[in-house]
Amino acid sequence: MRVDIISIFPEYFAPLDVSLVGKARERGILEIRLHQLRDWTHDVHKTVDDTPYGGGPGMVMKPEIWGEAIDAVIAQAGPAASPRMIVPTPSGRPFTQETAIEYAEEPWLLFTPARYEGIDSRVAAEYGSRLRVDEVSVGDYVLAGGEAAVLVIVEAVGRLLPGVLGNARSVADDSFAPGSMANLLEGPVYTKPPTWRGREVPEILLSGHHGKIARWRRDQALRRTLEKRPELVARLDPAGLDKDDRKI
Ligand SMILES: COc1cccc(COC(=O)c2cn[nH]c2)c1
Repeated sequence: MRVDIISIFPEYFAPLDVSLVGKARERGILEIRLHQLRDWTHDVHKTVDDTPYGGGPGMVMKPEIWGEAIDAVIAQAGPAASPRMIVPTPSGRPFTQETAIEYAEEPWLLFTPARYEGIDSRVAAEYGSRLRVDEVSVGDYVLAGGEAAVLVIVEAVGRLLPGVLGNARSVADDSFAPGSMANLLEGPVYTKPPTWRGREVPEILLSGHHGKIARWRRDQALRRTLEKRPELVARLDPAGLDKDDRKI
């Protein structure tokens, strides 16, 4: 997978050199190219923003600069004829595990994180006629810029790419993963020592009864979901809950 990111703060993406995403890059599973938006300005101050038409607070990012930058990046046609363009914004479609799975299938993603009050809306309109342009939100709050959202999306997508997570780890067991974990939060996890500061690990987990353990884990997930995200419980498919029960 090829990922292009255009930003006025390319240094913001240094964290993508470490951990899982860093290893995926070293192994050629993921190729990330960073671009400084200001390289496409033509004035001495390298201006990328201006006052909003219609008045109001803050500044809006100018369409010309973004247009030249995006044109330059998509002209470097890579694994696909054109990339899927992703614009992180509070006014976007919610980014979920389902979206991450969908993006993990894409050969080429182009991220255009905005600063200020956003990018002139004509940019999404201009490219929406040529590319798939997704305006996505990583949460109902406002960041100073889309860069942090890009880090979140790249990590959520990168960990799904084949070979990135150790074989021992199946993404099928993730919270929100489609199938039996859909709309369920993962329950509590434990490791050695069996007793820590007088606190024991739940006995069932040491029992070796895989069917009972699976049921206990699902019940814990249900309990946690009910407590933390009751609105998800309404969406549960009761039939799906027993799907993974191994016959005892
Ligand atoms: C494109 O327009 C804007 C406007 C304002 C801020 C931003 C940065 O993104 C976010 O704040 C965000 C993304 N998901 N949840 C919050 C983009």
